[in-house]
Order: sequence, then structure tokens, then C-alpha cells
Amino acid sequence: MSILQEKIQLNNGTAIPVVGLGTVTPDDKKPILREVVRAAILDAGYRHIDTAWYYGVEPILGEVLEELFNEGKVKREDIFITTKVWPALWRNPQKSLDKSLKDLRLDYVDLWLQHWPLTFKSDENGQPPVPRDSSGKVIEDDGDFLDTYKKMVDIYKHSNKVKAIGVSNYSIGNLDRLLKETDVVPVINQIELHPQLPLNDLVEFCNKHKIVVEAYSPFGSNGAPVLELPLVKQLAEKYNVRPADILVNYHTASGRVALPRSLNPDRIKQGYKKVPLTKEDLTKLYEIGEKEPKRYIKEDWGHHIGLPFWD
Ligand SMILES: NC(=O)C1=CN([C@@H]2O[C@H](COP(=O)(O)OP(=O)(O)OC[C@H]3O[C@@H](n4cnc5c(N)ncnc54)[C@H](OP(=O)(O)O)[C@@H]3O)[C@@H](O)[C@H]2O)C=CC1
Ligand SMILES: O=C1Nc2ccccc2C1=O
Repeated sequence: MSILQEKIQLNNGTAIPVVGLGTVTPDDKKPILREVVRAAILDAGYRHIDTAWYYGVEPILGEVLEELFNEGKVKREDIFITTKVWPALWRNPQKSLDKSLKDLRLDYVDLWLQHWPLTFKSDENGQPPVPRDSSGKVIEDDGDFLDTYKKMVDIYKHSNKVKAIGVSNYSIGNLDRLLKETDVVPVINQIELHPQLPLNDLVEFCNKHKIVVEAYSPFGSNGAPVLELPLVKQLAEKYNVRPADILVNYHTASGRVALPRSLNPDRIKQGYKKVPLTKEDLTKLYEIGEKEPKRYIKEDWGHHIGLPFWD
């Protein structure tokens, strides 16, 4: 079986494919996203798409998905789709969800995440998505980030529009509060994770509470610097696969979900091979970031969340 069809169980009884297609897309690359998504689903066998209100690609994804469903190439229930609520819409996650569903042309999403444990001072339509003052500083609202999750819980319990809820960019401190103050354990915490950023304490905390960890930016984001690590290249040679296969298997072999992105249709068509990484291979990969941690996505709004290695 292809690694793209492998699934793991979530704490609410649903299952998630262990590799999801990342969909962040710069404006000039948006025209190619249709082709990439079709290649991902039809040629490679992807069954999981990770998107967000913030990415501005949901109308494109909606068109492609509708096309694929109408062509009978794939069924809605066979594709796992995640979207997220942005901090600018923290007061009204229902509005965010309804906009995402309308753009995606779907009745429900499989997973709905709180994108960041933050509140931004934007208008009721979430504009601007990242409000800044004249000195460029992000203008946060005075809200409690947990209020958004509490509203998401309510929607999860009382509608059929989301099959599961979770969080993203939550630190141990954020999760601790969430677990004490709400009665729905998130199924997922989506965080930056790769051999240069193993975040063992946060991952252990999530494992203990049956929260599956999803690794975003598994290649280190733009330019894919983590693919260039000598050990990653050595392991790719040892197993006769691509460095990208090693980085995806680093997560799936550890019970996590990986969300790689590529806007190159030829790369996408290749999918990812399953690699029999040994315990020693994994130990060596973990040692890279344990010795010299490096975070690549350092959004200026994220520094006070309490996630390690922001500076
Ligand atoms: N919740 C959150 O806050 C966040 C969520 N995410 C999610 O995670 C996804 C992935 O993270 P992202 O930051 O986009 O970046 P990735 O770590 O997935 O890296 C993407 C880069 O890797 C390159 N690449 C992909 N495959 C290969 C390959 N085989 N060989 C060489 N280069 C390759 C891509 O180039 P090319 O296109 O040319 O192939 C691109 O430059 C996002 O798209 C999004 O869905 C990401 C960040 C934050
Ligand atoms: O919040 C985000 N910041 C990002 C930067 C690069 C790619 C994805 C994202 C997000 O989802």
C-alpha cells in the first residue's frame, strides 16, 4: 500500500491519512495549483488536503474538488480535508467555517483547526487578516484565545459541518489550559516539526493526551533547507529514495502526520515512498535538532505563544 493511503486513528474514532498536501501558494503560483491538486489525487494517490481560510486558495480547491467528484474520479468521503480559523475571525469562527465551506463547495470538512492561539483586531470579515500599526507591529485584540476553541467545540457538538476539531501552533501552556477548561480534547496539534526542530517535550505532551501531531513545513518551508542536511542525503542514498521520502517517513514512522508542499507537478506525481528507517536512523535524525534546534517559520505574531526556539 502507498504511504499516501496509510491512516492513523484520531481520539474521536475517525482516521486521518498520514500524508497531507500542503496548499500555501504564492499569488503568482496560484494558476498552477489546479494542476498540482489533480496530479496529487489522480496520479500520486493523495487523499488528504491541508488548507486554511488564510491561504486564499479555497475557491480554487473547491473548483478542482467539484470537478473530480463530478467526473467520478474520487468520492467526497475518500478525501480528508482540513481547514482552519484565522485569528482575525477569532470572535466568529462560524463565519470563517461557512466561508471556507462555501469556497470549498463542501457540506463538511473532516478537520477544523484553530490556526493560532491568538486574537487579532480586524473587522467582522477578518480584514485585514494581519492588522498592523504604523510601526508595523501586529495589533492583537484583547480576547482570550481559548474563546475561539470553545466556540469551535459548540459548533462541533451541534452541527454536521465538521467531523473533528483541533488546534495549531499551541504550546504546552496553551494545551494545558485547553485541557482544564474544555471537554473536547483536540484530535490534532499542527506545528512546525522536522529533524532540525524535534520539540520532544511538546510531542510527548501531545502523545500523552492522545493528540496526534501534524508536522507543518516538514522540509523547512521555502527553498526546502532540511532536504539539504547531510544525514538526510546519506539516508536517501542508503535506501535509494529521495531526501523528501526520508523526511516524510521521519514523521510517519513516529506516529505523526506530515504535510509537505510542492507546486511542481512532476514532484507531486511521484508521491512518497515508504522507507524502513531503523531505530538508529531515527535516533540520529532526532539528534540533529536536539543539538542545534532551528525554526524556519518565525511569524512575528508567534513569539509570545511559548513555543520554543522562536528567537
Ligand atoms: N498551521 C500553520 O501555521 C502552518 C501550516 N503549514 C502547512 O504545511 C504545509 C507545508 O509547509 P510549507 O511551509 O509550505 O513548506 P514545506 O516544508 O513543505 O516546503 C515546501 C518547499 O519544499 C520544496 N520541495 C517540495 N518537495 C521537494 C522535493 N522533492 N525536492 C526539492 N524541493 C522540494 C517546494 O518547492 P517546489 O514547490 O518547487 O517543489 C517548496 O519550496 C503548508 O503548505 C501548509 O499547508 C505551513 C506553515 C504554517
Ligand atoms: O500561519 C501561517 N504562516 C505560514 C507561513 C508559510 C506557510 C504556511 C503558513 C501558515 O499557515
